[in-house]
Amino acid sequence: MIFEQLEKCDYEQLIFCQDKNSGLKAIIAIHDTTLGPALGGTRMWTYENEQQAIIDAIRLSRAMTYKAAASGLNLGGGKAVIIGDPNKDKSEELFRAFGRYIQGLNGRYITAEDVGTNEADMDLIHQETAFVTGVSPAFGSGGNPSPVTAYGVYRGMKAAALEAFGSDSLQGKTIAVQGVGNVAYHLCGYLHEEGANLIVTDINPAHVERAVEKYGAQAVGIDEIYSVNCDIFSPCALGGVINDETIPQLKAKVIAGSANNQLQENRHGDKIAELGLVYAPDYVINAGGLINVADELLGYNRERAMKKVETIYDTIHRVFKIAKRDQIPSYLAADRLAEERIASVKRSRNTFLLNERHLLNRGR
Ligand SMILES: NC(=O)c1ccc[n+]([C@@H]2O[C@H](COP(=O)([O-])OP(=O)(O)OC[C@H]3O[C@@H](n4cnc5c(N)ncnc54)[C@H](O)[C@@H]3O)[C@@H](O)[C@H]2O)c1
Ligand SMILES: CC(C)C[C@H](N)C(=O)O
Repeated sequence: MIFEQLEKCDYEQLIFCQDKNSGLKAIIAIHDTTLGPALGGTRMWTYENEQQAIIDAIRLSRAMTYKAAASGLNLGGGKAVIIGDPNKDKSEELFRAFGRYIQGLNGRYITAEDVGTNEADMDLIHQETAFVTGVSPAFGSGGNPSPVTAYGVYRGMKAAALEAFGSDSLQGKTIAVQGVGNVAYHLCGYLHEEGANLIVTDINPAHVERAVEKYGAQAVGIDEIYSVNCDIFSPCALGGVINDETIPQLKAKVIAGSANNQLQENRHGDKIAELGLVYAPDYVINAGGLINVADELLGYNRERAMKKVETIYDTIHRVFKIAKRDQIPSYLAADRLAEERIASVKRSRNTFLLNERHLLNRGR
């Protein structure tokens, strides 16, 4: 059953980590390491059952492969999930136990923040392994990547606006933001600064209040956000929100947000394309955080990272061009961009390279 699932999208490895003392139950999924080590965040979530956690880990890890490839990074795709309540179940023991499992993979997987984890958690993991990014700036890192992800989403949203409205200005545009957490709070800042009107929702009332007070956003109920009158719908909470129920409600012309795996199924990407909606593929527009933490591997330079994040505008534009050229929906165009890069790197490695583990090295 599990191998069947892994085979479907050619996953390399799935690792189950258990530590009775700390209560750690974690899954690390490594999808593809053709381009480099698998880098992806650790999500902590109250999954209904183990199967849900496995599905989340593998789907998210595959998205990281595509995210890195489409962004021009030399990284593979991986993701980890910890089964637990981020408000109740965190401890030093748990994150350190998890860090030791990551260390055991010897660099095949590098972690960072995701939903339910933060910089302090990464610092605890860092006590046990160097294969972690997004740790405190005191360790020479870029810190929490969320504000950088927000900047990338802002840039990608402008590229999508250009495609839909003929201008990339967001001034006067009405933008409905679903989930105003770490990424979207900063995104709202950029949008407010440019003169956009904001409509927001969140299951956490404090997060809604913050956006209303700081950016004059209008608050609506969690189910109302799909059907409000707006130009752009920005999903910034969890995945699967573009589905059979929500598509008929949407009044927006553009979908551009930070959430991973926004399409519940690929056919939903086909449907929104048929309806003429401009969709900025999730893993392209939300790559800012990955670009930022990837820069840490070179010795972190904020300016260099932000310059690279700016190019999300061009990548989104390129995706729309491929979609038009090949007459395909934008989500497939993004896949094509990523898959072509992975295939071309594979081809470029055809020639033999002597490495230390090769037979020819025996006896040296
Ligand atoms: N943080 C990053 O750098 C980064 C990078 C790439 C992608 N993402 C993705 O972007 C999304 C947001 O990430 P984040 O770091 O801001 O997470 P977060 O947990 O800080 O924010 C998510 C927000 O959504 C809210 N929410 C959850 N379910 C909701 C629902 N049904 N309706 C409305 N609101 C709901 C939460 O209360 C929270 O405020 C996630 O899907 C994440 O995987 C994040
Ligand atoms: C910063 C990244 C490594 C992780 C981030 N949560 C993402 O999905 O892209």
